[in-house]
Amino acid sequence: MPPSFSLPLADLSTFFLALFALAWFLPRALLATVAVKRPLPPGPPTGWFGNFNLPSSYQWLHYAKWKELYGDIIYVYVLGNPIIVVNSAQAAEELFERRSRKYSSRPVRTMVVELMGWDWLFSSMPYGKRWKQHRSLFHRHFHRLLTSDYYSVVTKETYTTLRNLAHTPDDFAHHLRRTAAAIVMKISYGHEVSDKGDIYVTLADEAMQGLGMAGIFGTFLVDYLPFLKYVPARVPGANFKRQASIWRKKTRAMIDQPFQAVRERMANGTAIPCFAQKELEKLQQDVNSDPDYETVIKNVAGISYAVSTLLSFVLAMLVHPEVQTRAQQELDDILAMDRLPTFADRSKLPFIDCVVWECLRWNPVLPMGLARLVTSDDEYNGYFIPNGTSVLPNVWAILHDADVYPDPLIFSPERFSDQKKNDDLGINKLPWPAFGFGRRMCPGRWLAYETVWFSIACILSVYSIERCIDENGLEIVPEVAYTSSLLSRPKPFKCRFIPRSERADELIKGTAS
Ligand code: HEM
Repeated sequence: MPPSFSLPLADLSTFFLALFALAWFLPRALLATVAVKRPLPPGPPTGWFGNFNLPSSYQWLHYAKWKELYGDIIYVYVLGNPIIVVNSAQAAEELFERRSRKYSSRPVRTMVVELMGWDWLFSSMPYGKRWKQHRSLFHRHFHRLLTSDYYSVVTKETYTTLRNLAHTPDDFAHHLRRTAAAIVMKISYGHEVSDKGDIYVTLADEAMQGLGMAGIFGTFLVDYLPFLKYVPARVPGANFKRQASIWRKKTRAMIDQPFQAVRERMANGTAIPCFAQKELEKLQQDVNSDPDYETVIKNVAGISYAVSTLLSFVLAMLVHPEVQTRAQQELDDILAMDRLPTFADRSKLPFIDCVVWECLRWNPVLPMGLARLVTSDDEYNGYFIPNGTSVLPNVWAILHDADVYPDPLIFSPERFSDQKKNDDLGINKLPWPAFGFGRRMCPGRWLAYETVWFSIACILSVYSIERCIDENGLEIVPEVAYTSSLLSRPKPFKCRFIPRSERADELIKGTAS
C-alpha cells in the first residue's frame, strides 16, 4: 500500500502542524549535513528531503536486486529518517550479534504502535527495562527445555487438523492456520479454539490483518513524519487516522477479551490451567508484587501466531512432488503405516527436519524481519551509521544468497542433509535468520519449530497432497506467489488432501479417541 496522505492546508491545525514539522526537520537536516562529511553506506541517489522512490511492495526483492548495485548494506534517507537495509548474513551477524548492544532496539512505529495500539506487543518495544521484563517472563515459559511440556497440546490440536482435513479438505488453508492459533490460545489462555468462527481467533485475525498491511516500516507517511499523528481524523486526506482507529479497536479487543475471560473463570472457580492463570495466581500470592505486573502478564499472553510456514509446506509439496515421495518413504520405513509419528521419533526422521528447515528458508514468514534501531553512532566497513538509523534485515536476501544456498529459488530439503559436509564447504547453513538475530531473536522458535515439524510428519504420514486437475484432465501446478505484507504468505491456491490408504483413513479416524 503506498503512503497515503495529503496535507490539510485549510485546517486550523495547520499552524501547529507547521511548528511540529519545523521541530522535526531542523535537527534532522542538521544531522544530514554533519553526516555528509563522513561516508554513509552506498544507496540510491537522494535529494535534500530524501528518496521517495522506495519500493512500496515486495521490498525484499527490490533490496536484494539493489545488493548487486550497492552491496551488503544500503543507505536510504526518507524525510529525516536514515534507514539501512542489511542484505547479507555477514553484515547481519556483525551488527545484530556482535554489536547487539547498539542494534537491539526497535524504531518508533507511529502508525502501528501509537495509532493502531500495538504498544503492548513486546516485539515492538524499544530495548530497555520494560522489554526485558516481558522477554524474561516469556522465556520462563517457552525456553527450549520446556517445549516438551506443550507436546500434549500440540498433539491434540494437530490431530484435530488431521480430522478437519478429512472432513473439509478444500478448507486446508483455514485448518492449517487454525492449528497454530489453537496451540497458542490453549497455552496462553486455556481456551479451546472451535473449528470455525472462533471468537478470539477471529479477533486476532482481524487485528493481524491491519498489522500485516501497516507493518512494514514506511508503508504510511506518518511513519516517516510522526508529527502527522496530530492531524485530526476528520481532515480530508487523513484517512490513515480513520483506518488506524478502526484497527485500534480490534487490537485492543484481541488483547483484552481473552485475558478478561481468564480472570472471570478464576473469579468463579472454573479456571483452566494456562500461562495467564498460573502467572495471575503467582501475582495474587506475592505481597510485594509490582502493581503493573498484571499488564506484563496480559501483554505476554497476547502472543499472536499467524505465521504461514505450513501453507508454504503444502505449496512446496505441490511444486516438488518428489520431495513428498522421499519424505513419505522415510516415514513409512519407521512407522510402517501402523501408527502416527510422535516427538520421540524425531531423531529417526532426519529428512522431515530438512523439509522444515527448507520451508523456513524458501519463503521466510517475515521476509524483511522486524526493524531495529541504532542507539549510538557506529561505523561499519568504513561507513558511518548515525544514531537513530532504522535497520531493516533483508532476511529473504540472506536466505537466497546463491553463494551460501546454491539454486536458492529451488525447494531442496536435501541441501541440509549433510551438515558436516556443508560446514566444510561453507554452504547451506541452517536458516536461523528466519527467526531473526541476536538479543531480539524469536523467543518462540523452539515451540514454533517443533509444532511445524510435528504437523508435517503427521500430515505426510497419512495424506497425499496432490495437484488439482483441470477440465482437460491435466494437473494444475500452482504458481509460487506470496503476499507482499510484513507476514508474507502464499497467495490462495488449490490442492487435494487424499488419505494415502485405508489404513491411513483408520489412523485419521483413530485420532478422535
Ligand atoms: C515459524 C514460526 C515463526 C517464525 C518464522 C518467527 C520469526 C520471528 C522473527 C523473524 C522475529 C524478529 C526477530 C528479530 O528482531 O531479530 C520474531 C520475534 C518474535 N517472535 Fe517469532 N516467529 C515464529 C513463531 C513464533 C511463535 C510461535 C511465538 C510465540 C510462541 C513467537 C514469538 C515471538 C516474539 C515474542 C518475538 C519478539 C521478540 C522481541 O522483540 O524480543 N514467534 N519471530
